[in-house]
Amino acid sequence: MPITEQTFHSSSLSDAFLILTRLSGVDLPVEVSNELILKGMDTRQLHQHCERFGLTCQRSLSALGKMPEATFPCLLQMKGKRFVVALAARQGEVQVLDKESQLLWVKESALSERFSGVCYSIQKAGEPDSHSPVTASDWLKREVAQLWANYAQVILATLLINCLTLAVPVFTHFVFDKVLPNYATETLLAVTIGIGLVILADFVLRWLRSFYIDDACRHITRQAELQLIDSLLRQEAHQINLSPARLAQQAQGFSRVKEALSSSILLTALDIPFFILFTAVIGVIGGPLMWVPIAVAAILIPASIINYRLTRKRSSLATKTQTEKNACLHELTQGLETIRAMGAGQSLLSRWRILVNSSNRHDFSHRRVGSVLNAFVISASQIVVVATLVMGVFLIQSGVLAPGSLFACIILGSRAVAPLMNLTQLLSRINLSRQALKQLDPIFSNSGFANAGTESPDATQQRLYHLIPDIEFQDLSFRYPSDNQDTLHGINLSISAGERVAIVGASGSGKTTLTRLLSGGLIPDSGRVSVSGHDLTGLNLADVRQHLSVLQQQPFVFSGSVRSNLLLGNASANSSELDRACFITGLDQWISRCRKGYEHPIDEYGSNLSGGQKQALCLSRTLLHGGSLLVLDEPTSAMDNLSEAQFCQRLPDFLGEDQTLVLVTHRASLLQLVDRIIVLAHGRVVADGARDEVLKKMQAVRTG
Ligand SMILES: Nc1ncnc2c1ncn2[C@@H]1O[C@H](COP(=O)(O)OP(=O)(O)OP(=O)(O)O)[C@@H](O)[C@H]1O
Repeated sequence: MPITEQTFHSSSLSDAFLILTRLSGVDLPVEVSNELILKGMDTRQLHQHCERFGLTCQRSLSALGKMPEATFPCLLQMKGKRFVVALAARQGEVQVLDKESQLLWVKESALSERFSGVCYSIQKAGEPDSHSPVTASDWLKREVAQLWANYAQVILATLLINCLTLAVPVFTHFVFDKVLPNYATETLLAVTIGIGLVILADFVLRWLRSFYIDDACRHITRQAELQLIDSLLRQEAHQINLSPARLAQQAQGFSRVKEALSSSILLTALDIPFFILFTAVIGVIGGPLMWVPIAVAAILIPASIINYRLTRKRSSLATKTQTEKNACLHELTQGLETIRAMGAGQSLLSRWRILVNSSNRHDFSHRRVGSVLNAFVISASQIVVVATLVMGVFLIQSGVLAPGSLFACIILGSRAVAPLMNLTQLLSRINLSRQALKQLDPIFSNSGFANAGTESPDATQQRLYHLIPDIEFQDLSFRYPSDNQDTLHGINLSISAGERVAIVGASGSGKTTLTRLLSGGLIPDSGRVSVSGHDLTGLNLADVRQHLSVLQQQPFVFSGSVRSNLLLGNASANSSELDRACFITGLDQWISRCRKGYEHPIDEYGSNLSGGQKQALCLSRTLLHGGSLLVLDEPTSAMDNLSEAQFCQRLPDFLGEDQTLVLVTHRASLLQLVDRIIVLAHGRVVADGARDEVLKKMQAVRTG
């Protein structure tokens, strides 16, 4: 039967979106569903709605058969602006819905005839749950628990491998004591085939065991790396208290955890209990020879524990100094030009030297403690062989032991103490992993798990689907944790929807801080910030940011292309919207000179752009985001006079009637864009009124 529209169901974007959200278990408010059904939506609104409801929306271009598993569930855009909800794919088939919303597998070839090649992958954005862990170790325990099947197989394989290990000493014992005295070559052939099969089984089990461990480790590492970034993205600026260098160090910490979970270490840990098995077998075969491995273990185990305790504190100091070194290195690479220009190379070098000396001191003192034990550990296996041999000779002389049994006991003794020899290493790796996990706790505990003040939707946070861009600051005070006095005191201001307001004042008067409080990046110590009549602290910030476009004072450009930077806040902007935003800021003139236009490549931190270009790019990006509340912090500080004049001329046409503009500036020329000026001094509002009146007052203060 040919697959037609009757078998798989295509619908408008809004209908497909509603179906997909229902299937994903996202409850949309009735009024939103009704509005979507009545008004429909375009792909740009799709991104906005997804963000609102805690979903991620990723647009991609791909042939049907080449979509990775992670793409599903998704909306497939068909020709003629129809959409199909696709839930999964398997060999040559895609799972879609029919008209009755029943699941159905259809051939890719049937869909691909009408598939436009564009697909929107829609997924829940790492939703927090009430059982979520609040520390990195809790998180790790949960992940490991989820992989219990892998670890159960590893334990079973370890049990079998250790039992099979007994076969070689038994074989040795048999050959020496039974085959050799009688020259029984036929028997030798039979037992050799038997031991060959045992060795083969041992090989397969070991290989399977490594496979299961590596598989679990790969899963945990992947989750850990995703979790790290997800946790960071969920945090508000006021919650992040990390320097980039420290963060990089902590991210590296995951590699220690990975190491601890990887084959060598885990297998050592699993092999330790089999010391008892091997020693017991020695007891059966060689009687008193079992005391040799027991004596070695009686020295090795306490010594390893003492070494672990001694090195624990030292290694934490070593990690701390390493973090400081990384921070210094990061600053040095970022500020290399300034260091050269200031001729400050020598002073930086001496700072670096102090750090290197201190790091070496901690590092080597912690190694020195372990080196004595490591030397003993290496001697331990030799001690076992020599002591067993010497004792064995006496036992053979007294007729209680056969030579074959002695050889078997030597092999078993070495095997019994082998995992104990790695005990020091195991404990030190566990220690490093614990430290790494502890360092990650601030990220995990403040992340979306805890949820307060985060970007992801939370039942306690009020959703805001429509925002009237009016703002109110009531008795607002704020102090940075590192400061000893308030940056802002008793601010009372209200800005109505559609107002154009400038905030001016001397450097350090608190203008930027006020805008950061407005965007939810900082939380007031007292008083409140209200947007659209709601206290900002009770609102879901992701909702607020749908309507809030903020240009930061320090423009930040990401590596990629001009287009990828512009689309950062509005992934579905079309080319005329791009052109318009770039025209307002004057970026269009530079883009027209670039051979690749919007695809012009951008290096890390935008290092291949001029200061003015970076600013214009960030400004265009902010305008393109399209919020009804526009906050621009020094939007033209790096622009030339002509570009600034053009921007002032073009911006009013761009702004909607109800769009509120809050402009932070030192430039008098920008004040033509506003009707009202608020003057801050030392964190207080000292003047607030119509532009011309405030300017007159300021002039009078200056001249008078
Ligand atoms: N992250 C921070 N931690 C501690 N103090 C800070 C921080 N950011 C700013 N400050 C302090 O807060 C005060 C106000 O800074 P803010 O950036 O708001 O001033 P501003 O009026 O925007 O200055 P400018 O016009 O120079 O940009 C300053 O004294 C500054 O030193």
